[in-house]
Amino acid sequence: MNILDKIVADKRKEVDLKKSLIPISQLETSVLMKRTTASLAAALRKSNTGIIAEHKRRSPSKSVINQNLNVQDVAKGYADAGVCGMSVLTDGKYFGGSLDDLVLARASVDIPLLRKEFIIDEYQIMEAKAYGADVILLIAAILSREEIKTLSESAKSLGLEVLLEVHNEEELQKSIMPSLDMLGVNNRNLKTFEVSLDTSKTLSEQIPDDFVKVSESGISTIGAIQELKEFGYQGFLIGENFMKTDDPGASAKIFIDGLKK
Ligand SMILES: O=C(O)c1ccccc1NCC(=O)[C@H](O)[C@H](O)COP(=O)(O)O
Repeated sequence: MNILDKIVADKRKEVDLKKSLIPISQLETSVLMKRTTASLAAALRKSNTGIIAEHKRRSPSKSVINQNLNVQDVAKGYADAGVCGMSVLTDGKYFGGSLDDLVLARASVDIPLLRKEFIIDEYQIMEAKAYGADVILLIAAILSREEIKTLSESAKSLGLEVLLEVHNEEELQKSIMPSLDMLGVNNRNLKTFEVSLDTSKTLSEQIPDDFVKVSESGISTIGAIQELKEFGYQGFLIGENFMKTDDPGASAKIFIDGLKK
């Protein structure tokens, strides 16, 4: 079984357990359910830099990245640096994240927050809203077209935006539909962990202009962003490059200032 299949198998068990412990009716009572969400797509469209900075303690490909930071400090640092949005990994077993991280980030900043999760069930979308997200991620590699439609429409009905992630042409072709806001190309093959920015470059022209294009993973230089912009990308999801430092917010600021020059 590859790592993605393992993550999804574990996620199914986790979601079933959570549903039995915290019913949807309880999630609906969260004060955060009533709030107006912020638009990441709009922030990316009007930005010249387009950085979405991620909170990522560890990962299957890199093991430990940084376990010593306070998520609230990281969120404030990213917001002060001028990022367009923050991605918060909420998977515990493989990434060391949690829904508490999302709530704490929400309490600290007003910038758009992406719940970075392996979403397979509408319950997780309700959780995303109840714990403070503005955007959810859907991964085409683990969902059928029908599931993408149901989950994205459910997110939209709650006022959440949808970032749909693909890694190849087949995933892209099966996924395109009006209930998506942003199309992300993951430069990391989630089955082999190989990273190549060529994935974003190759798929770019097949992404319809109605969607904001986001390039994800393996981005660590200003040069890479300048190149990806030429292929029409307006969003750039960066995790490890910031999180491996002692002060991710300061690293993001130096990076963004460099992009403005
Ligand atoms: O990062 C991993 O090892 C990974 C493994 C399996 C599934 C997903 C994985 N990462 C999620 C992401 O997409 C990245 O955290 C995100 O794009 C940032 O990537 P990076 O800048 O390379 O940290």
